[in-house]
This record gives sequence, C-alpha cells and structure tokens, in this order.
Amino acid sequence: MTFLIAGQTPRLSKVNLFTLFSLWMELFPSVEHLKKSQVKKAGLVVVKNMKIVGLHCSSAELHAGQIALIKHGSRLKNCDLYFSRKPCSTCLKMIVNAGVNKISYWPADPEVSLQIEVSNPTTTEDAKLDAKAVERLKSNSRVRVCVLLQPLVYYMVQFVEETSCKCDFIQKIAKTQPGFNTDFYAECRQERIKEYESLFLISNEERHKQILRTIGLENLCENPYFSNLRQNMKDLILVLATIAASVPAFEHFGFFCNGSQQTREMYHQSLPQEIARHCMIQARLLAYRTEDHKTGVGAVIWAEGKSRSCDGTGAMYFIGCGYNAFPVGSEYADFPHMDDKQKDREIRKFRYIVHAEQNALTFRCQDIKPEEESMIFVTKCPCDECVPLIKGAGIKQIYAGDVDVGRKKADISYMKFGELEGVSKFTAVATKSISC
Ligand SMILES: Nc1ccn([C@H]2C[C@H](O)[C@@H](COP(=O)(O)OP(=O)(O)OP(=O)(O)O)O2)c(=O)n1
Repeated sequence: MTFLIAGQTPRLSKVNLFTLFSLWMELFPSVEHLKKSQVKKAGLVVVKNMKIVGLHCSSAELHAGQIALIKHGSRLKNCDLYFSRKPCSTCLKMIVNAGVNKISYWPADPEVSLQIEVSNPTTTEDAKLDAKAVERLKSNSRVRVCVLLQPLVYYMVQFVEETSCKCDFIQKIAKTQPGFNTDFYAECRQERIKEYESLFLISNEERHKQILRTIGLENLCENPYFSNLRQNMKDLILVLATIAASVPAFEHFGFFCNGSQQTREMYHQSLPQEIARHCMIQARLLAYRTEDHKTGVGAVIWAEGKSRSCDGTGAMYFIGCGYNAFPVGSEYADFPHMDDKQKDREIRKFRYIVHAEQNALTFRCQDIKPEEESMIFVTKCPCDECVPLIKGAGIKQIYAGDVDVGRKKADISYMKFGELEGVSKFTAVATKSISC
C-alpha cells in the first residue's frame, strides 16, 4: 500500500536526524570489551552550524563527553551536542565550560543509570546525587540543556517502512530467496525493534516517570505530555529499527569486493563487517533528509587513523556526510523536481541536484589524509559525476549499493563505477572466497 502522493515525500527534521544518529552511535560496534557498570555507554553527535562535525561514543575508559572534549577542545564553542543519554556532571561541567550552545539528550535512563539495582542501593544514591549536580550545573550556566526531539512528520514511519523494504540491500538479498520474498526483512526488523526498545525506552511507565522527575523533567510526567513523549520516542525507535534492518546481517551477505578483484591485501584493509554495516546505516539515515522526491541518497565519509584513539570508535573518525539536495539556500520553487519520465530535458532535476557524495565532500570537517585509509559509504552506486570526485579526493574505499552499476539513464549514468581502478569497491554480496 502506498501512502504517498507524488511529490510529497516526508523528510526527517535535522533535529531528529541528529537525535537518531546519537542513538545509533551508542550502538557503534565496540572495539573493546565494555564492562557492565552503572555508567552506560552513550552516543554523541557534535553539530556546528547545523552540520555534523563529530560522531563519537563512550569507550571503556572515557565517557562520550570527555572524548568530545579531547577531540574538539575549544572548537566545541557554539556547537550543539546531541547525547543518547543525559550526560553526567563530570562531562557536563567541562562541556559547559567550553561554551557549547545547546545540549540535547534522549529522555530515558541517563549516562549514570537510574535504573534501580536492587543488589546495590548505594550506586543508585550516587546516581541521584549526580543527577542533582547536573541540574545545578544546568541552572547556573547559560547553556540550554534540553530535550529537542520532535514529533515525526505525517507518514514518516510508513514511508521509511516502504522505502527500506525496497532499498538496494534488501532487494539484493531477496533475489537469493526462494520465491523472491522479503520475509527475512520483516523478521529482522521485529528483532531490532525489540532490542532498541529495551535499550532506549523504559518499559515500565511509572519507572520512566520517576526517572524523568529525577532528571528535572517533571513537566513531562503529566498526560497528554507524557504519552506524547513516549509516542515520539517509540516512533523514532521504530524508524531507527526499520532503517537498521534494511542493511541486515544476513547469512553470508556482507560488503565484499567483487570476487575477481578481491586480493588478500584488500581483504585485510577492509573493515569488519559490523562496522561497515553500521556506517552504511548512517548513510541510510541521511537519505531521509533528501530533497529529491523520488530518490533519497545518503553518504558518509570516515577515515581510519594509524593507531587507535581514545574514542569508542577505535581508530575510526568521522570526516563528513551529506544527502542529495538542491544547492544550499535554494527555495522549493527555484528548481525543477521532475525526472526523465516526467518532463522535457530542460526542466528536469538532474542539473541542479547536488549529490550525496558531493555534499559529503564539500562540507567535510576534516582533511582526507593520503597516508590513511579513508572510506565513503553511499546508499546507491556512485554515478559518473561522482566517481572521479571520490577518486580525486583520495578516498581509498567505496562501500555502495550496486543495483544501478553499468546503467545509462537519460540524464544520469552509472558506467564509471564498474571500470574504476585504484579505489577498492565493496558492495553487498554473498561471501566469496579470496583469490590471491
Ligand atoms: N550515488 C548517487 C546517485 C544518485 N544520487 C542522486 C542524484 C539524484 O537526486 C538522484 C537520481 O537517482 P536515480 O538515478 O535513481 O534517478 P531517478 O531519481 O530519476 O529514479 P529512476 O531510477 O526512476 O530513474 O539520486 C546521489 O546523490 N548519489
């Protein structure tokens, strides 16, 4: 069933995109063993001028806020920080001191967990003291510490469901299924929903209210505000789970170089599958900010430093991200939105839309260093306009959808990706043996 009227594609708001990214960063595959403790792992998105300039998560030794301080220092001034959990006082005092603009957090269990541990009541006492200190820091600083999440636009959940099921990765796996079906997708999605609800939602409503009161959100404890809040949270979790399921860890599927191209060297350079999948899901999230009514594309660039850093992301660090959209600052009516099936060449969208990879390169916040491994994750095959840009920028690896490879459409073609040499290309395929 299609819920959409042509030309009316729902978009994720920037605030919701950043909020979802913070939750998703909490789930960044751990490169080290994290002990079970009262301090929960948190994800963090650092935003400057409404652009992401940092993606981080806690490590075994440091909280996400501490990592942001180490990595950005005084550049945190005027940034907005989106946390997947309300940060503790140790982090907050330093962040406030750095002069950030706003701090948004997901309104469930904070970083220093308030989920009562029957076995150890003193830790809960400490957590309550920390929550008090956080409130005092908040009220005595000029920084806004708040919950910024917004209700999703109408039809967003349905739109994400429809488009996720049709995305390159699901279609590719479905083709290998007897009877060409996507049942595996529905199953995977249900599992993700359960998993993320248990992590990001407090199932017991009374317990949730208690926590909200302790962290200074008593005004959200009355209805209809409380039920609206929970509904917003549930919808966002649903969107995250649906998108995460669209790049599933399914049987022998993963991101590999095409059989004949895969050398042992490439095999060793390539990322662990779970990290590649994580980054591709970031790109999928970005695609829901597209301004193209028909085809949303997201791209994210990461690099792998020479050695592991203090970040929970290990040696990986964020370089830039983008989605396909009209030039910055343009208004809805400035450019044509039509594609080749609808209108004459002169009034089609293609000459005006800036591609996801182009935006990721333009608005990157770090240089691409030739001595390091850098990688771009794109939800769709890079087109002939973008392939030379990616290579020219010195990006070493491309992880992409490949459904369009070798296709020449009326205004956009995908011929160069297949022929591209000197950049390793990883697409979603079933495991192949490595040829040396
Ligand atoms: N690697 C890519 C590939 C495409 N795009 C963007 C540019 C356009 O906004 C849109 C074009 O997508 P399609 O090639 O799918 O063309 P249509 O949107 O016309 O769809 P169709 O497949 O029906 O031709 O995607 C992008 O940002 N990055």
